[in-house]
Amino acid sequence: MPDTSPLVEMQQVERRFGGGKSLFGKPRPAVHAVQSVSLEVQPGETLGIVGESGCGKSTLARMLAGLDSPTDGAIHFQGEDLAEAVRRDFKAMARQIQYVFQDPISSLNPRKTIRTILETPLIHLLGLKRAEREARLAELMDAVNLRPEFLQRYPHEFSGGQAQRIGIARALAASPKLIVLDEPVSALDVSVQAQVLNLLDDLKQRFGLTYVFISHDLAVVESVSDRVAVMYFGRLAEVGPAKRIFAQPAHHYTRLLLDSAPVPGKPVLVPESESGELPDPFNPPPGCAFAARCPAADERCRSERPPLEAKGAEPEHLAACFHPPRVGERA
Ligand SMILES: Nc1ncnc2c1ncn2[C@@H]1O[C@H](COP(=O)(O)OP(=O)(O)OP(=O)(O)O)[C@@H](O)[C@H]1O
Repeated sequence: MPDTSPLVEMQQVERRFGGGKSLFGKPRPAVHAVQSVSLEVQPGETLGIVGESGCGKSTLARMLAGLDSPTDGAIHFQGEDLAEAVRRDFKAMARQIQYVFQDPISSLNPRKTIRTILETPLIHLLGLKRAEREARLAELMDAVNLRPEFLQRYPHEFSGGQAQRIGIARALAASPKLIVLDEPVSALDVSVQAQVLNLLDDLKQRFGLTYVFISHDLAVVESVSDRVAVMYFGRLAEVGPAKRIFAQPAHHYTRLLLDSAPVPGKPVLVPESESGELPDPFNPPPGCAFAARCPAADERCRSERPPLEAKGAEPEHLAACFHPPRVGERA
């Protein structure tokens, strides 16, 4: 029977920053960057995580890649506690999970050649000998469509798109299972974005990869994702199959994102009642965090937090909303 267990399982994951007491014993406020996130990543899928700036996407991404740990809850990778596995053997985990950063040029060390940048994981994570490294370097450059002579150059000699290909090659170097892509095309021109997205898709098929793809750009998330998680103010507002979420959002925040996303020929229009500010992260509201911006909010939404649960006929489509938008309500 095929193994259907998730590659990653997040259970009630929380990440707070700050808190505790100051030197003088005064309580310090805490930011709840990620709260009560339970989510799975299935092998071979692309899970898109979308939301506005500050909603906790990067914090979640860093925890998924083992670069940061939850303050509460747990993340399991292939059934094993990720934070513990990283503590025990960081290199073993880095062979399985890799991270691609948003800003391609500044994520590469300016004083190192591309050869050195790509050789580092081959030496430190895989322990490859010189001849094996040469072969692997050639494979990696070929996989990301870069000429082998580029290995002698420095990061500043590349365009943003080429630099991101190098960032992707570095992530691929140790043949990981999961790649966490944190806004991988946001810093690139639109014409270059499509090339990098096509390359990512090609690599995913060729090497049987699993992606977690973080973005604030809905069009990009729609084009790459099998499933989508929509985050608002550190929590999941909605999770489900990408096609379903984009055709029939079950949370008013997702609907707002879809309606205000720039679509060719459609002006960006965010209704005034919905364009309010994010809540205060030091003092989160007791009910739904989106209530102050939501056209459907009532007293219950302001005082009680809606649970993330199945809405409608699709059991995998979950939303945290007491009054989900009706079918066709998307403008
Ligand atoms: N190291 C930190 N110390 C204190 N607060 C932090 C830290 N990292 C993130 N935060 C706070 O946690 C919240 C979530 O931030 P995060 O960067 O994860 O959001 P994001 O959705 O990725 O935003 P962006 O797209 O702007 O990066 C924000 O309020 C942010 O200020």
